[in-house]
Amino acid sequence: THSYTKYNSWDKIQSWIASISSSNPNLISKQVIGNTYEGRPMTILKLGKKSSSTKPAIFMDCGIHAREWISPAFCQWFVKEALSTYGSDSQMTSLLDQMDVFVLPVFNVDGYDYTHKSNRMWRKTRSKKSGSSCIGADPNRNWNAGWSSSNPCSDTFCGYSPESEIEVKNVADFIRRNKSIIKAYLTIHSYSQLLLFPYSYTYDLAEHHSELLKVAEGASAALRSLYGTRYTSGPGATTIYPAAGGSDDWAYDLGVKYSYTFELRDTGRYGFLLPESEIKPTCEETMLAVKYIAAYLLCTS
Ligand SMILES: Nc1ncc(C[C@H](C[SeH])C(=O)O)cc1Cl
Ligand SMILES: [Zn+2]
Ligand SMILES: [Zn+2]
Ligand SMILES: [Zn+2]
Repeated sequence: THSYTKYNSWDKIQSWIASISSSNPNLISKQVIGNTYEGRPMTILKLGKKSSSTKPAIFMDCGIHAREWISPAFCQWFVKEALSTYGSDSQMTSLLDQMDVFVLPVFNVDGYDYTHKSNRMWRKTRSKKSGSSCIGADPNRNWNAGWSSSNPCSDTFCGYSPESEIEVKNVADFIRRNKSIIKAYLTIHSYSQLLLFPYSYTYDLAEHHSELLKVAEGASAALRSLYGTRYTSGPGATTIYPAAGGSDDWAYDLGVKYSYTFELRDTGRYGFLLPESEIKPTCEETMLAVKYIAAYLLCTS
């Protein structure tokens, strides 16, 4: 059975999506935005008090990279916390009353399933192209943001063209369709304990650099207040490494101002193999950072 404190298989997550999305019609619904390369459904959960009028929204995806298992664990945790604390937690209640939160629990479903069944360290999609023996592209190098070509056998292969990966195209299409209401884009990764924002594809500072840094530092402080976990905030290029084709840079250039990449626990002791015993503390502290960003949006909108 599904557990919020275990790394659930895709089958368990899929049945969890079906049950959680029909558990509270006033607060949650689901929409399939397309299928993956191997035909698995990409399902977005829409959280928020049902309203006849359109509300501003936050978009959050997890599991772009298959081996970063703490990431989908956090999206599942977020959905559970949202539904269970709505009405009791004032921040969550006002968030869901005034905004919608679109949650994509597992972005790279084929890759996630592959890490459970075959290769725990797989990162990319599982797409195949005639003429190459190498499989998959890095879905965080495949966005049309400073995109340039690279080696198909690399773990960070950027794909044959921007949005060549159907998973990326499905999400990019959804965000484009909803760009007038999406105020923030959060993409959850691991590991390193970083809160990154644009740009990674250039060393140039983003137009809203100072504000993005201020919000990131506030969110990191909120996160640190629970267990003392230390995060570093900054632009991707100088804080982790320069790289093109990332989702946060693409969303920012589309006009989604508050665009952040979270790199969750840890800093290398376990890395991608973070023990299940750390799921709860990692998720609880990350909730504080996400709620900080959401509260900032509500206060400044
Ligand atoms: N725009 C970006 N933002 C964040 C990152 C870091 C993640 C960390 Se796993 C990655 O390498 O894809 C990489 C890029 Cl290209
Ligand atoms: Zn990643
Ligand atoms: Zn990472
Ligand atoms: Zn909690």
